Amino acid sequence: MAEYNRVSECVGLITLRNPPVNALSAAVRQGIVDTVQRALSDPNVKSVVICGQNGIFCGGADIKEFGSNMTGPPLIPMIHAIESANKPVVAAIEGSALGGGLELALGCHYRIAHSKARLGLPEVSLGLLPAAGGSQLLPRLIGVPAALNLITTGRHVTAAEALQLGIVDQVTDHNTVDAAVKFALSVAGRSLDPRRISTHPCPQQPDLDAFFEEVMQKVRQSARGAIAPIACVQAVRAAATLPYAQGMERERELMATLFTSGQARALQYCFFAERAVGRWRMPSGARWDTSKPRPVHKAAVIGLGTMGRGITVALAQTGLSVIAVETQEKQLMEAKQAISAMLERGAKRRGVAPALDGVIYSQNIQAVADVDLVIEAVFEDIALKTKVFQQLSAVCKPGTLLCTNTSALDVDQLASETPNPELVVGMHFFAPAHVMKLLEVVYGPRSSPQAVATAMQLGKKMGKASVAVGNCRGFVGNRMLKPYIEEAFFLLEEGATPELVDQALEEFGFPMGVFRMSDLSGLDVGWRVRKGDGLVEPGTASGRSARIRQGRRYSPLGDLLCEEGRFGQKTGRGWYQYDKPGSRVARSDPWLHSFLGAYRAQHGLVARRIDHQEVLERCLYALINEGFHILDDGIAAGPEDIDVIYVSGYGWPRHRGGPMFYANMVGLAKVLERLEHYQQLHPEVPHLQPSSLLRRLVASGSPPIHKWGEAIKKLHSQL
Ligand SMILES: CCC/C=C/C(=O)SCCNC(=O)CCNC(=O)[C@H](O)C(C)(C)COP(=O)([O-])OP(=O)([O-])OC[C@H]1O[C@@H](n2cnc3c(N)ncnc32)[C@H](O)[C@@H]1OP(=O)([O-])[O-]
Repeated sequence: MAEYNRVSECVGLITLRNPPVNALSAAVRQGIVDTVQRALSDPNVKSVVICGQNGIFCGGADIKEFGSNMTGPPLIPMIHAIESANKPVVAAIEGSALGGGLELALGCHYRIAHSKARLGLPEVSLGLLPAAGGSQLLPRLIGVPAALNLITTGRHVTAAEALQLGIVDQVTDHNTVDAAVKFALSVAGRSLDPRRISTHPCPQQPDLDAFFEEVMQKVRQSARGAIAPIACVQAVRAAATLPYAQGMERERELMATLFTSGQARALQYCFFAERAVGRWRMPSGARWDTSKPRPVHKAAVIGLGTMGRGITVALAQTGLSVIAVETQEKQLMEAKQAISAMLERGAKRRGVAPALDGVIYSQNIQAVADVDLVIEAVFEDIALKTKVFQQLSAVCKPGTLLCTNTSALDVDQLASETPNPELVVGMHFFAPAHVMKLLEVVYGPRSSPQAVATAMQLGKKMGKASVAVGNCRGFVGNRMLKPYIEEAFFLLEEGATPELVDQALEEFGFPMGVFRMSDLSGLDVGWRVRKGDGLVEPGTASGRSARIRQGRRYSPLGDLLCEEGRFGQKTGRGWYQYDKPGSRVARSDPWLHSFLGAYRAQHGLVARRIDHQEVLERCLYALINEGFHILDDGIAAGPEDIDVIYVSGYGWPRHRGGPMFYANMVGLAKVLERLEHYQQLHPEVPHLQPSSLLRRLVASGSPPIHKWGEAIKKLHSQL
């Protein structure tokens, strides 16, 4: 709702009240309509100020209303009524003015912002466009190129940038409402015609057709199949070429297509899923709201390889003091240089001073004696990590949280090497750790809720999408990746090429297909793991039996490439060829195609035609099937956790919502049917055997994804 007061005798002050972000729900819209009417009809009121309670102007339309029958007054006539008012209306912007919130402010005649405020039109990230006039008003106000940048990326700008662009008229460091009231008094009685943005012509853009063609090409490329950015460009083009009323009509048509699209549903699901994972819970019943995190003022990182360096930067950027330990002197000096350079680059980008003094370097593990939390990032070797954990237990003050950045080792086994296993959790970062959004916080059966709460809070401070997951081989992300990669290898054996598989996955929306990704991260990484698992054998054997290991189908293709020294980009050869070692442009490699031919001949395999649909079904449904196993095992608390992991850490296209959301969209019965089909064809592949949870969900009528939690609980209680 909206509250109305008269202040300074002749200013009508309208305050939006809808915690936490004053979203424009039906009640708020009704409140604005009523209070604006009241202010305009009061002869004592000379001007009007609109603000939001609790230091936030408005977070935009109420996203929760989108899935329902929308009632209440519509936004557009409400904004038009404000713009055509005969008394000046000033928006007092504190906190955020986003989406419909900024469109409301654009309908006002003036905008005053607090210096810490953020403004933007982020609808594109929800699969929409700014369809309460934003796509038509912003280009008229700040010009086509700047408006396109904001609308197609959805980025939030600071008050300073908003002032520079001309979105706001004044920025204040003081009380924004007071400043806006003062401003409103000063402009009372002035002509409002020049302040009505909808009446402005759009600033001329030279060579309009060529300009939009180029923009559209760039946007299409970065959108990777998302439709909203394209519609945003089309809407801004309408602003640049049509009179306002016709532009509004075009905006409405484009929005109508987006509003009911699967992509909008997926993106809005991601918005809520990212918030839901913060409300973590453990199978023991421990939860986010009953577990208090310990304060962390000082942290340490052990091991300054690639991961340790990135983690040090991520910690230092949150303002923590960090002890960075590396026992090898040469490594330590190199790490210091690299970390300082990363901190400087990051600080320059954010326009702040680099936190160089926040990091103390040491060769001695004793230096971590008084820290609150340690993140161990030494080489992935259980004996080495065990030794480090034993040393840390002896050195650290009582109560220090011990975290391991392992990506594959058993967190519980490491915990058992310490006298206080309840203080041990995994913090699985993704490379580069200061850039990648995802953090898996891995709890073992003995990790305390307080330890999980502390790691989750630290993750949030570092700006990560932190997801609490149980302890198992590969945790959630890598465990699901394994069947996905194995299916890709099997497809090569059966007749596909790396190019075909990658193209299918990239057209689906992944930034890189599985083979280009493998070349980037290095084929030797998986080779080392498979060797450790006793799967790698000399490549001389032939026939079907040579492709069965430990009772299941196995493809040695990756091992054979490694034996040839083809480790990917770093050696200039992998699944593709590169101009030189370290170069990034993948080119098709005739050697690989003849190698695949010879391999098939050696093993009596006959290549067949494989289409994109089969690539997608086999790779993605195998990955999704593992996701159902993970839910059934209680390793992830819900489908949102899996989806956030995949969208923020594994390149799953956000506009497809994550693997579990995708399965829900495709239809659980269809996913089950295709898995059964492929399982019949490949009985020696256990990961194609449909998970019992998937079968049970289908048998119980395929409930929608937001009801899976209840269904899983019910299905478990029936066992
Ligand atoms: C014709 C239509 C044209 C217009 C279209 C639009 O405007 S589209 C909209 C365009 N606007 C946007 O895209 C802005 C979306 N919002 C944001 O970017 C951020 O929330 C923020 C920057 C406003 C505040 O960040 P922060 O870190 O301080 O807080 P937080 O993020 O943790 O959120 C706190 C709680 O508020 C909830 N909630 C938030 N916004 C909305 C909403 N609009 N609605 C409903 N709920 C919303 C959020 O779910 C969470 O609930 P929970 O989990 O506690 O139950």
